[in-house]
Amino acid sequence: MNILEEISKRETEEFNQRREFLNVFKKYGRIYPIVSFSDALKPISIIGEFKPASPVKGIFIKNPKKEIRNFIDIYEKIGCKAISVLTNKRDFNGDPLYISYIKAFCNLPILYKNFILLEDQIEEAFLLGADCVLLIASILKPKRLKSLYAFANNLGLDSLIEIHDEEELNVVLELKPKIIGINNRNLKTFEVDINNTFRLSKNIPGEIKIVSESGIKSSEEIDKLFNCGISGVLIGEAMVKLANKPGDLKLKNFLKNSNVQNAC
Ligand SMILES: O=P(O)(O)OC[C@@H](O)[C@@H](O)c1c[nH]c2ccccc12
Repeated sequence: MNILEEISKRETEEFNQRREFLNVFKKYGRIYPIVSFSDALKPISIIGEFKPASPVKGIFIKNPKKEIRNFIDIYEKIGCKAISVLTNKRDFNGDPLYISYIKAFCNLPILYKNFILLEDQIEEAFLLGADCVLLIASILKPKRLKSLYAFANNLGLDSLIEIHDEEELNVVLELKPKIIGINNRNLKTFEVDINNTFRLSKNIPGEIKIVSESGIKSSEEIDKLFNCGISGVLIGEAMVKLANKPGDLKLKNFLKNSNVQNAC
């Protein structure tokens, strides 16, 4: 089993342990109206990720529950157009409930970031107030990917379908999705290469919005990505680091120095 399969398996176990809460959530239904995630992706939008930890780099945010409000307020202030929330507990120190915390004070569309293998996980995302779910092509057989995509669509949720190579891209193109996420990080080896976005985006038809994910650290990189037709960039670690030091000059310059603002 590779790392990705191990994390996905653990997430399913974790989900099964909290499954009873799904019935409680179902009883109350979804409170918040859906905000379109795909509409927020206008060249070029920054998706700020609330990422308390990573399995490779360890802890980024010591007390995520206490700090979540502060972080999201800063993400909004520096111009993020959407929020991504890690909801996997064991490996990323996330929590599905962070989705509803954020929804209570922030109007930006929210992505439920997790290792989804089951329809019930999508239902949890929907009931907690998420507007989009992540579907990772490399952990799903093409048939499962198709049915989970249809399930999310039926609930009115957008899906960010994540790919890492040509083979996955060919499977995903058959679904004619609204949004494709190109992961610059190989989730099997954790190696990062931003050129993956340049390489794969060439074969994606113009009507599909592209999000470049992982390893993005500078305004120069953001500019380059936007110049090659990318609609959004998803930034985790670098965004957390910027928000951790609000006095840091870098924070102010991060979006200012890039052409992002002109493009919006
Ligand atoms: O922190 P980074 O390098 O900016 O990466 C963010 C995001 O792309 C990454 O967290 C991610 C991409 N795909 C995932 C799937 C599951 C968990 C996490 C991820």
